[in-house]
Amino acid sequence: MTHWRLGLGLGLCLLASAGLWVLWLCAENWLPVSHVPYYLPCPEIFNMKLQHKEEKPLQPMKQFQYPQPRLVQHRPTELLTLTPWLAPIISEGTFNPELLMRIYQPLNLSIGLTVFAVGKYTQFVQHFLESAEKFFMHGFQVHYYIFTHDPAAIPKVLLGPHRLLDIIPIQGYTHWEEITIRRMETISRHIAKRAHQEVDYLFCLDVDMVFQNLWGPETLGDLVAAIHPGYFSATRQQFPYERRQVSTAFVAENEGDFYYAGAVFGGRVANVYEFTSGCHMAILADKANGIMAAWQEESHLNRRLITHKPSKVLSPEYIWDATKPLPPSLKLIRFATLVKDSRWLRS
Ligand SMILES: CC(=O)N[C@H]1[C@@H](OP(=O)(O)OP(=O)(O)OC[C@H]2O[C@@H](n3ccc(=O)[nH]c3=O)[C@H](O)[C@@H]2O)O[C@H](CO)[C@H](O)[C@@H]1O
Ligand SMILES: [Mn+2]
Repeated sequence: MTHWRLGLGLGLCLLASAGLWVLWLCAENWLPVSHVPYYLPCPEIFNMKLQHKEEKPLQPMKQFQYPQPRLVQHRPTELLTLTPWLAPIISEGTFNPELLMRIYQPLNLSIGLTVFAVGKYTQFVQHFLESAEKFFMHGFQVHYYIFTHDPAAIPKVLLGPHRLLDIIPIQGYTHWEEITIRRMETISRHIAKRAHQEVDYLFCLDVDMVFQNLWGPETLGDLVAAIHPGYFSATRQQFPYERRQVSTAFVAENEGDFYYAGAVFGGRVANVYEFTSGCHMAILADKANGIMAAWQEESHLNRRLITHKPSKVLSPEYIWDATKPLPPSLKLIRFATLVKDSRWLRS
């Protein structure tokens, strides 16, 4: 009797384990996961501190002749997307804005923006700020720095969350050339004094402008310059560089990549510091010789960008001239000049 029960028990056990085995085989085929053998990683790997070779910063480029890069090359609807030194040229369609947001937003970056409003140019501030609130760097911390001789003339504009504004009093000058050219000095001093601790990136823009479309993290880079809307199809010989050899902004006929606008530049705050200080030194040297470059700080900016290439170039979408019709190569305008009466404004 007991043998019979033992046999029955063993039989049931065998049946049950065979059933379980069949079930396991089926389940293994259904489950989408594969089984990697379990192993313990070696803890030394996580404790290793590598002594990398020190990073070597790029040196100013020495004189070297090469063909001029052309923004519009083969077809009038096609823009160059990479410079010959491999910096991306940003225009609509070259980037995915959602992807860039996913990459840059978690970094919690603070983006600075400098503008100058001296004399009658204070009248542009309201429109400039309202459009910046609508289009400039959504989803980031933004710190506006407005430099003016007359803080009381700066209108109050309602700012979104995580957006700050500082009005910084500066000396006003009677000559407009002096006002524009002094910007390099003022920005470099301002970065040294406080902006280097307050922002990660800094853009330096003209105030007589308006944002018309989104300007986002696609513009972030070490050193960023924008192609001037007036000269993107001109030859380098036609660029309005400073051509007098006595000036530190002198550019020879066979030099130059793009003609960049003085109204838009930026980058990592440390790079903008180096850039603006370098331009300021060159401006001081000219001043000592009694020279004002053809297009003031724009001439010095262009001179420096030949030897210190920008790491990112913005297409004229980022600095368009409101008086010009939109060419077939541009799909949209993000930032444009306002039509203005320069003679009256500067009087
Ligand atoms: C589109 C573009 O690339 N513009 C550049 C161009 O002419 P613009 O005609 O655009 O120069 P501008 O009169 O706008 O002056 C440049 C900026 O300096 C400030 N400002 C000027 C005069 C004044 O009385 N008060 C005042 O606040 C203001 O922020 C203005 O936006 O050449 C200038 C040369 O100096 C600058 O390089 C500009 O950036
Ligand atoms: Mn301007």
